[in-house]
Amino acid sequence: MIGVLGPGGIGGLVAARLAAAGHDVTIVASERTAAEITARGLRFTAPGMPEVVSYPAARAYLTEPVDVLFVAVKATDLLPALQRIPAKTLGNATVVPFLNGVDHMSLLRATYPEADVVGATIAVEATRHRPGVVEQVSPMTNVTVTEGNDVAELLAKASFDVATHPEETTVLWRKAVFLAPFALLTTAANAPLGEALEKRGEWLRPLIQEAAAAAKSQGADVDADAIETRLRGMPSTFRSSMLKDFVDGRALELDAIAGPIIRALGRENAPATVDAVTTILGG
Ligand SMILES: NC(=O)C1=CN([C@@H]2O[C@H](COP(=O)(O)OP(=O)(O)OC[C@H]3O[C@@H](n4cnc5c(N)ncnc54)[C@H](OP(=O)(O)O)[C@@H]3O)[C@@H](O)[C@H]2O)C=CC1
Ligand SMILES: CC(C)(CO)C(=O)C(=O)O
Repeated sequence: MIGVLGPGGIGGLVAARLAAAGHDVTIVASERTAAEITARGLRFTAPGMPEVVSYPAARAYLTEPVDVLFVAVKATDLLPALQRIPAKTLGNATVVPFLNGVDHMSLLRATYPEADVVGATIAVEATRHRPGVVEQVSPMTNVTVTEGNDVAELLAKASFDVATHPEETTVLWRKAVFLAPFALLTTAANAPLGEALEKRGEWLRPLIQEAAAAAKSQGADVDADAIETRLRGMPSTFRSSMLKDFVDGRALELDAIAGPIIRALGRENAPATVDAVTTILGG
């Protein structure tokens, strides 16, 4: 039995793919979204594939144990969302958060002391158009999972592109060093990657250097130059989920994404990150 908390872009994709692979999936969502999915199913599209509609169970609270719980709410919603997952019901399940950032790990471990919380990241562009309607925009779904559990095998069998790494810190920070500069640059420029680089291209390198310095200070193994090359090679139309939230007036995961860098280095050693945050906040 698989649980998915937060059937948005990422949670909806995970639920749809695992349901298609034959798993018994229960979605935990707000009352409105759970009712919508119960009535009309979960509609999922991916590049080059026809729309698939699945009918996972959808509830406002987790009432039955699951083997694995995927957590895919925004960091800004994590605390209220966890109230839908009682620790007693979850027991010693495996918990796989796909949130960007690093700080959610300690909150999940404190909330679910018996559970096995596994560090993992997902690199895909996915969007929830409305409750129960989810689109995978980019073709690849690259997942990286910390070794020592069955999560990689579970996801690989559901056609995710899966890599593993022995250290959780490296798994989480490698994604953060790619994501934070991309999200901060595109949101501060209020533009997709190509236009953001034209407007504020000089920001990219210092943002990556600061994120990489923070990662290294936490013991992560990251290669800043390789990440810069990868980011510069992304399509000019590439938009971060933070930019989409900014444009749509939703809460931003600024603390989850920029916060760990500023806290690790101190404000004075993270000037580009602090400037980007200040610009985004309208300062
Ligand atoms: N989108 C992307 O391309 C990527 C996103 N990520 C990360 O994944 C995480 C999820 O992002 P994303 O999928 O884009 O987010 P979305 O906004 O698309 O989805 C979030 C989901 O969480 C639900 N939710 C919010 N509050 C609660 C609550 N209190 N109880 C239950 N459910 C709740 C929302 O429900 P409701 O339907 O009720 O609004 C929605 O279904 C973020 O940390 C993001 O940074 C990582 C890689 C790529
Ligand atoms: C960069 C991307 C799309 C990669 O998955 C992402 O994580 C985000 O924008 O939040």
